[in-house]
Amino acid sequence: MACEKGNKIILKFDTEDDVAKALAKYIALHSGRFITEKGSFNVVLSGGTLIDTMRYLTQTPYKELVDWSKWSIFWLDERVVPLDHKDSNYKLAWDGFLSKVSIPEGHIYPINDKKSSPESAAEDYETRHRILVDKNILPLSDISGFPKFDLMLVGMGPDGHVASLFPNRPQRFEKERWVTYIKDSPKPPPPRITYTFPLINSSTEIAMVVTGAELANAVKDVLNNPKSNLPGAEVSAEGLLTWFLDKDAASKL
Ligand SMILES: O=C(O)[C@H](O)[C@@H](O)[C@H](O)[C@H](O)COP(=O)(O)O
Repeated sequence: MACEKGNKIILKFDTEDDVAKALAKYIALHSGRFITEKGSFNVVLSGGTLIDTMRYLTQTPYKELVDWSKWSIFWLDERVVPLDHKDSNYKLAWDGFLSKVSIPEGHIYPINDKKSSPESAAEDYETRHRILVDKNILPLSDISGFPKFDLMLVGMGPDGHVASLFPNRPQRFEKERWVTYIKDSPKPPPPRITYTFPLINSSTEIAMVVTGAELANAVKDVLNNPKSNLPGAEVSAEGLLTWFLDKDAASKL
């Protein structure tokens, strides 16, 4: 079932497995669309359950149909730990997705794990994005002047956080930086870097992928309360924001 609101569409499915199947189809369709239009597909991944929900992409028919050679991968947020640490979003994505498809190694942009402080890791990640803009690998949005990704895949926590932009933390109000940091994330581990809202909201397409009954209250507040103060309510896309919900997450709508 779908309902449209402005440049937002809300898709509700019976089960998490139905969400996973629809998500794979949606990502593959956008991959084809962007590669036809511009010759490349810049994708931003989150941590959490998202990577598992992307599982059908690594299977037939998508594994064979998608032109992985044109993909580039970035991270919406990352924990400041070594890339082979169990808490690393890069490791999560590598184990569950990237190791199973053939995206060129040079198109995968994890954080620099030699930077041991969140400040220096965020500064380094932003600088590397500025270099990609200078090389015309990443375009800038004509509207915001921030880098414009083709597709961001975003999860949400039960407290309404997205990326590592939490309620009651100042990072959600950042207006200038592309990448910022947090030393005291309420969701462990505490040191993280994260894209900021002006960067997130410059994306052409955003998929909010939210499943499970523990998300029902946050989903209700973000989607049904026009005065919601949760970070999830601040997400918008320059093109279309598509919500993928299972029955449990949508149960209070
Ligand atoms: O590094 C992280 O912790 C994530 O990027 C984070 O923002 C995640 O997307 C949400 O917490 C949703 O997580 P779940 O999908 O596990 O609910």
